Amino acid sequence: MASLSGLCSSSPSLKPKHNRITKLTPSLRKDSLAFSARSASNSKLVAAHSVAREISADLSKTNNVGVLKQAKKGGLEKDPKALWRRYVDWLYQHKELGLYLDVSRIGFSDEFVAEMEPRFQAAFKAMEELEKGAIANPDEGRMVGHYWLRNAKLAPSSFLRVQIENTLDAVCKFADDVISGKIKPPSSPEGRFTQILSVGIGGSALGPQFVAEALAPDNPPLKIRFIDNTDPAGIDHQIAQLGSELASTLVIVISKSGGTPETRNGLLEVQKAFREAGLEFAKQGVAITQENSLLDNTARIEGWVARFPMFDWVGGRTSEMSAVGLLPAALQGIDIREMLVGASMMDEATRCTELKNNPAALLALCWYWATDGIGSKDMVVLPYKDSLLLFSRYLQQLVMESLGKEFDLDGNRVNQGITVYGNKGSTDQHAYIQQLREGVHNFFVTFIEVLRDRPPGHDWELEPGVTCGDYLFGMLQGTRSALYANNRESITVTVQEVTSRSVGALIAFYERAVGIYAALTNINAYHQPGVEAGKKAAGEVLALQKRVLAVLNEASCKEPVEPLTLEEVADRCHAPEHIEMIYKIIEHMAANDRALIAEGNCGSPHSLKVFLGECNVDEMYA
Ligand SMILES: O=P(O)(O)OC[C@H]1O[C@](O)(CO)[C@@H](O)[C@@H]1O
Repeated sequence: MASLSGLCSSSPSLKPKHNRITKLTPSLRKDSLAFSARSASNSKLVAAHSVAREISADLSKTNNVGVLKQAKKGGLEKDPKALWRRYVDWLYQHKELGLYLDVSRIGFSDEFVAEMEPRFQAAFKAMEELEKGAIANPDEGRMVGHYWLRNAKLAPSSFLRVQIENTLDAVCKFADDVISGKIKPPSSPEGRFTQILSVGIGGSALGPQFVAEALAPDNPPLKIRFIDNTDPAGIDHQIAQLGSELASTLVIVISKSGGTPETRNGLLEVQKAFREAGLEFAKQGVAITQENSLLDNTARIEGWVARFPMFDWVGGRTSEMSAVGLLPAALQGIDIREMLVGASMMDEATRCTELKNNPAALLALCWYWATDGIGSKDMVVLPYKDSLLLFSRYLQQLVMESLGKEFDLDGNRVNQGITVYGNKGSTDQHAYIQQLREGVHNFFVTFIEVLRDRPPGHDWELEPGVTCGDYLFGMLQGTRSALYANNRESITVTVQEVTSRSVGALIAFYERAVGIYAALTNINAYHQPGVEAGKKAAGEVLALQKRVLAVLNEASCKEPVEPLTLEEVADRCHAPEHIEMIYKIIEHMAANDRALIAEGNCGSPHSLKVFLGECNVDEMYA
């Protein structure tokens, strides 16, 4: 552990918002020390979060927010010469990747950087332990190994290394065989697969969507479409768009757990479409999931075309470099090995333990400064390149599902997180940049700049000396300057071109920044307990719907039919406290021709009387 003696103690006059995340009860402190003592004797048993716990303990001795607030009072550097010096001094360049990071428009002070240094050293240590195979997701008892996917030699066992290598080989071979027509659909006139329909949600969709938008060639060997929701109209639309090409569609069903309801529903809907078209789904289905999941077993028993593994130690939101992202990408003709090279080069660069030479650490430093380490400002991500449109959407899950946590690793309530949104420049200039420039000051911006406007040989001057791309460049620079002039901070990430390599690098860059930031804030970035509450509540709504149907069915089977008021339905369901939900259930079913008749006015719930149009004596709803 680096010494903390130089750190500033908290000042009572600058009461930190941060206090709420720094309290460590004596018993927890004892636990954390015991844990790290154990870890010293056996590095394999070290959980990365023990290092983060140490940081948390450090945080209780100091108060960065106090320093931070005081420094912020000084405002941002406005003197052009000093600002240029700051720009040059802090500019990070990755020569081989052609990637730059400019943090000069974030106002952190040298003093703040010095204060943060020991914490960064602890965060680097935590990341090192994580990469060595520590249980970095303690709640779920899992290792966190997405970094091994792009450099299998780093995997903590030869078993895992072989698994990674074999999967990559299998993905490449399968993609080659599909593209060449060696693996083909049974009844397509084209004689080969022409379309991919990817069914998955969250981390099992966002990476493939981002990469397809960023990298798919104009005429890919297979075009991709996505079903990433349980919206029936959305699903119908995707299937309708495929039309007769359903016969040459490879359906890739992606779900780590293999039991996500939206994905299951998407699969059932697609299978129905196949049946109706007289097609055999199994001959066109591929599953990407954990071994022995429900999805895996279904695919195996039904004899789908192929199955690829998702590993326990890869989280959904960091799975783009696993089969989840690589298979769809390879099928679209995207160079996946180059994506892996880019990611691996970025991983290497972000292992550096010198803050100034580690771009992910610099990014985390900026986030910490800009958001006071508690998410007090939102991250607006603005790529000035259409093909990177979905980057902010991808980052939204990566950052918000990772950092948005109620409790820290020591069980303190912290309600951490950073809100992410954005689309693309300069389009957003004509939407919400007005508010960013002049309205509520609750954000910082990340500009993503792509230097190459067009492939060589295609450019032309639409006015003397000025190309279309010059306008895009001008808009980015102009917006950056205008925001800064009004004390709005920004980061700029620059890449030469949008290539497989640079996209792989960008993904790895943000993955590492999230990991480091999580360590700085003592957060478990690799679980998502909050999502469960919504899923559980949705399950309860559907269970209630079945009870409502059973009650209505019973009343509707009477002679004469007994229409029920909402209160009566709620009482008979033994759920008077859920009367509002029962009203919503009835409203939804009535709007969807579900043999349910609601007499009265939906706008006056007390006037409603409900019964089923058809009584079904055999039906068991409950
Ligand atoms: O891949 P799965 O298991 O279907 O999960 C999809 C997504 O759902 C979540 O678990 C949230 O519910 C995400 O973390 C995940 O990426």
